Amino acid sequence: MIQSFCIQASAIQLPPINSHSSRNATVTDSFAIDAKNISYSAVSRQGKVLPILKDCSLRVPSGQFWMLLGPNGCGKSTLLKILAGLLSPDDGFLHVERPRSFVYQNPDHQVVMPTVEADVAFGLGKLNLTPDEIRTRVAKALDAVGMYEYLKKPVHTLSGGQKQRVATAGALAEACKVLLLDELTTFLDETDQIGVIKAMRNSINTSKGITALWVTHRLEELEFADGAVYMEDGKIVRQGDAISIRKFIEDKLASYVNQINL
Ligand SMILES: Nc1ncnc2c1ncn2[C@@H]1O[C@H](COP(=O)(O)OP(=O)(O)OP(=O)(O)O)[C@@H](O)[C@H]1O
Repeated sequence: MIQSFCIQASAIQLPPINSHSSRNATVTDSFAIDAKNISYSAVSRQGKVLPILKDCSLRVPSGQFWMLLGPNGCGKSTLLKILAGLLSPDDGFLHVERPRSFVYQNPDHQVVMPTVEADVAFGLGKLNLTPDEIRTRVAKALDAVGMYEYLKKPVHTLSGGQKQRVATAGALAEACKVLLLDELTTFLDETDQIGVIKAMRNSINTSKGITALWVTHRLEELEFADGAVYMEDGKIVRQGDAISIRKFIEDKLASYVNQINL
């Protein structure tokens, strides 16, 4: 059953969102992630209030793979943690389909069991499944991320990218509807980066109704996305299909380079 949680129901009007259907996506009216006017502040050790997110609204259609981009420190991880329920916003309205899962940048923080099979099965303990059901789910999830042949392998023998895929398989095995993925490719070499992102794209394509939001700094990864959100200084500046967001960011970078070359 899809569950949702509302932090504060409100009748706030959403700003128009520049969202188009894309090559891999179907047009949909339903949003797995729907956030309106989210604000979040932290408090410094000196007791000063530090606004981090300012009036952020975004929508991600169900069944799509979206990316969240922006300069260092603009608030991407904070927003992702709010969508995952790891932080509570100060204000706004939030709907995220459940179950949802947050996958961390460093796979060593969440790949905890000695073998691949045991690790993917780890989160299933709470679901009251038979051993056969667990085996089937683990096999299907590992297959979706291209890691089935590693089923019996010790986790410590895997590369960083393979561990990321195992961590993602854990979320898929739990039948998560929404995956929130925080810079999974940051510490990976090029082969592992491509492997992880292709595995994610494949999981979205082959699953029914999984939605993913992927934080990244790499513009080239937009090639795999249906849509994207661009942030600056705690605000959402633009959102829409991946091609137009890539062009928007490239134009911004070009204009910046022109300015410093003057
Ligand atoms: N608990 C906190 N206390 C003080 N400042 C914080 C706290 N959490 C986040 N910040 C600040 O808020 C801003 C946004 O942080 P966040 O990690 O969300 O940015 P980001 O876009 O994910 O950055 P990066 O791309 O470098 O990972 C940063 O300036 C960060 O230092």
